[in-house]
Amino acid sequence: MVFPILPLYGRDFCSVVAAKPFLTLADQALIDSSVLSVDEIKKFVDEFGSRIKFISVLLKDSFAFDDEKIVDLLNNGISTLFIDQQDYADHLCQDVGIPVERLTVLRDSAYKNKFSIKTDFRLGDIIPAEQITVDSFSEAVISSVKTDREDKLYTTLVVDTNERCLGLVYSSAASVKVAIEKGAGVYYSRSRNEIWEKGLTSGNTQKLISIKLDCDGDALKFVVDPCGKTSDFCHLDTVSCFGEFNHGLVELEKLLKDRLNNAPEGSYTRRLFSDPELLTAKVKEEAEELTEAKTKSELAWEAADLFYFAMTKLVANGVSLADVEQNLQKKHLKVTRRKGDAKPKFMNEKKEAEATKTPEDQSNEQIFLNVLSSEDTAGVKKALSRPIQKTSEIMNLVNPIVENVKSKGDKALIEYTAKFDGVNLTSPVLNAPFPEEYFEGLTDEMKESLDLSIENVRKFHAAQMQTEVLGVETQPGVLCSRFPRPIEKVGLYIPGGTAILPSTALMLGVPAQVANCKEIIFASPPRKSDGKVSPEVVYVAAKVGASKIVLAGGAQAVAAMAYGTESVPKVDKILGPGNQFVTAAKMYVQNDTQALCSIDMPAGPSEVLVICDEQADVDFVASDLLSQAEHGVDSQVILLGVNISEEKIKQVQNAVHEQALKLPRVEIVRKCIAHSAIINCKDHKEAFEISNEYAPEHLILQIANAQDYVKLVDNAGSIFVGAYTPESCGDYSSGTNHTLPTYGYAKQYSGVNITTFQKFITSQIVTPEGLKNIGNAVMCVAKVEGLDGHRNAVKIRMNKLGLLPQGFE
Ligand SMILES: NC(=O)c1ccc[n+]([C@@H]2O[C@H](COP(=O)([O-])OP(=O)(O)OC[C@H]3O[C@@H](n4cnc5c(N)ncnc54)[C@H](O)[C@@H]3O)[C@@H](O)[C@H]2O)c1
Ligand SMILES: N[C@H](CO)Cc1c[nH]c[nH+]1
Ligand SMILES: [Zn+2]
Repeated sequence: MVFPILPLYGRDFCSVVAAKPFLTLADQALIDSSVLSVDEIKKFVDEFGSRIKFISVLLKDSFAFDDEKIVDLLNNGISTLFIDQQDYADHLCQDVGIPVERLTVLRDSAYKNKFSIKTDFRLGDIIPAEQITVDSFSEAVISSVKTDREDKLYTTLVVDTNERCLGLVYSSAASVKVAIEKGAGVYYSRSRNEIWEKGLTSGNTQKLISIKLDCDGDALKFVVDPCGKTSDFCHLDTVSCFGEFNHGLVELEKLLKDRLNNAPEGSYTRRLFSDPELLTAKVKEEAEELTEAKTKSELAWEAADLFYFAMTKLVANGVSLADVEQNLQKKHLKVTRRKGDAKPKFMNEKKEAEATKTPEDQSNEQIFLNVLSSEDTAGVKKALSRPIQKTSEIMNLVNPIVENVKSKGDKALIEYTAKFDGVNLTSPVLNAPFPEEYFEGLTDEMKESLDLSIENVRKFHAAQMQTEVLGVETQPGVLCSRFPRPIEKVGLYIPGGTAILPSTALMLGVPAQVANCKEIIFASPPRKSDGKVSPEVVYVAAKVGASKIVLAGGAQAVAAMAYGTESVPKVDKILGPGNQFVTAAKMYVQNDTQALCSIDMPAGPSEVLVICDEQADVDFVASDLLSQAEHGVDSQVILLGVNISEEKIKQVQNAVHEQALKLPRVEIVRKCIAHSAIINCKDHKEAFEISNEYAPEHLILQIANAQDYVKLVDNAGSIFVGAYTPESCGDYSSGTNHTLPTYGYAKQYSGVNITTFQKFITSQIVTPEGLKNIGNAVMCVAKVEGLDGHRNAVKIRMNKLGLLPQGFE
């Protein structure tokens, strides 16, 4: 409950408060905008903002101030606006952008307030300040608080101005009135059976700052400022009845205030107080160290140092923690925010530091994963959001490319290849049999490795072929069957922007060949150096019987295969991973009925999620994270620890750093790691819940008895089980397919498999016996749908078979 009286202040507010200081005990004020200007209202805030926390403005009509002035008030310490008309409140909320909780609107004879504590101010609760007396003020408190004690005393919690509990006492109706009258900590002593003014004999008096009522009005809270000889509240000479306060910023402030006057000559604190230059230098030094801290403990350590020196500077200059908090509160109340840019000086400092870094400095800079706990749900959500460009932005880039290739064919394809890949082609297509010169540089070892990988992928995918027709007799005489047929023409996209990927060529080409697709076309961006594609890709193309290699990448290659050009045949389905341009173009053509072309799935930037426990080998964990981090700057790698120690996290970080520095693609890794994370989870269950929600392309389990946990996986492209199953095996040679759904699409898509290259046809045979069994059902449902033609096709047959009763209509 808020205080039951809301004083309404007019023009002479200063003299009213001077005459009735008890008014500020309500800790709330309403200012009448019909008699005060914005500047006068701001003056009220300056004057009383440190004593009254909730200051509102009453706007009886919408013409009092324009929108700009309203925002100005809310930016300068006004908590809420009391408004009479709902449509004016709607305007301020919807058009001006004022948060709804900052508007207290009149409805059913009460102002409904949602700020701080939800409450209704009835019209009778709002009283002109000059009319309020100690009696009416006290009466309002007493009549709002209840007690079920026999002695009719009210439970009263006493706290200091920092809301720290000093003790529990009791008040009577009379003691409340005296407290209000004197503005002091006055209670009722049960042992002496009389009103008790705290500190009257000991000298430890208290200034009463405000009076609050709890949510259901059965307890009072006195906020007091100890102002006597000592700040002890308890009869045992301790600051509170629960002992001393001996930690926290408030205590640090107290200590520093004491040291300001009493620090011994030669002590460090004395030096700090008497040498402002040293103090300023220390504040700067600690601020910089805080910006450089990375781990939780380093951050806490550096922040504590900075607070210490910052507080010393405040105390040296007579600024209190309360002043800082009041300032914070004022900023918190602002409805328009500053842009938040740093001063150019600091930005330039950073740039200058970057510029003066030697290549050695840069390449040795710590590669560091952001670490967070699973309890930080907002942080986890942010960490798990993939670093992807907005679909609309990427679509704006891709749409014209696709449309141009669609309308201008080879000409556009050649132009885009020159623009994006820096290669000038005369023909965008290489036809099989591929010329010998395209195989140049291929070693025997490479051929053997590709052959081994091709064979394993072939074995695993051939085993997926449905060889028998699936047939089911659903009723006697009703035989339903289903069988696959290969998709006739497939276009396989082999990425080639940042790395050549012959492995992707075989992951797509082999199952296409196993599925017996009639025409297999490859598309891959040509190399800048010689305008060719790598011999390894050509080797795989030849092995899987590809008829053509389109020498183009990105959206233009996808468009060429979807619509066809003078030299590129139109295909029925486009498969394969690629960057965001490739994925966006695939999505585009799939939705264009003119293309009549399907796609496999949105397979974008590679990603991995590793789940590890305390026993996991940190070198293995780091190597798995890095193997996907090196794919591209838009890749993401996530480590979920199952309740792992800080020490383990540190070891993983070190291993990541050390291994990464040795990788040729370290700069790509660095950028990928910047949006990757380590999340420490409570237990296995939570780790798998997070993983299922993320739906990673690759899931690696480096936990004890990993195989037992596979049953907990609901969403993932492919799983790598146990310490000796690196994801690289699946990328190249084990047999599973590496073209997998990314972006979380593992929730609804499977990775490439044999059925990706097939469609399924169903077939049925219904005999006269079968017609007898299902004919009536068909006719009945067709009738309700009003489709008599359907009904008739059955009726005519059943009639000839003599299966219909006489006179059947
Ligand atoms: N999910 C999977 O199964 C899987 C498998 C292998 C690779 N991948 C991913 O495939 C991606 C390959 O990306 P890549 O960039 O190396 O090769 P890519 O072949 O997909 O893209 C290169 C092409 O992008 C086009 N392009 C580049 N910049 C452009 C721009 N500004 N505007 C328009 N087009 C532009 C160019 O035409 C270029 O040929 C990586 O992200 C990798 O992680 C995923
Ligand atoms: N990891 C990638 C799939 O996301 C595939 C790949 C190809 N080469 C190496 N890796
Ligand atoms: Zn990979």
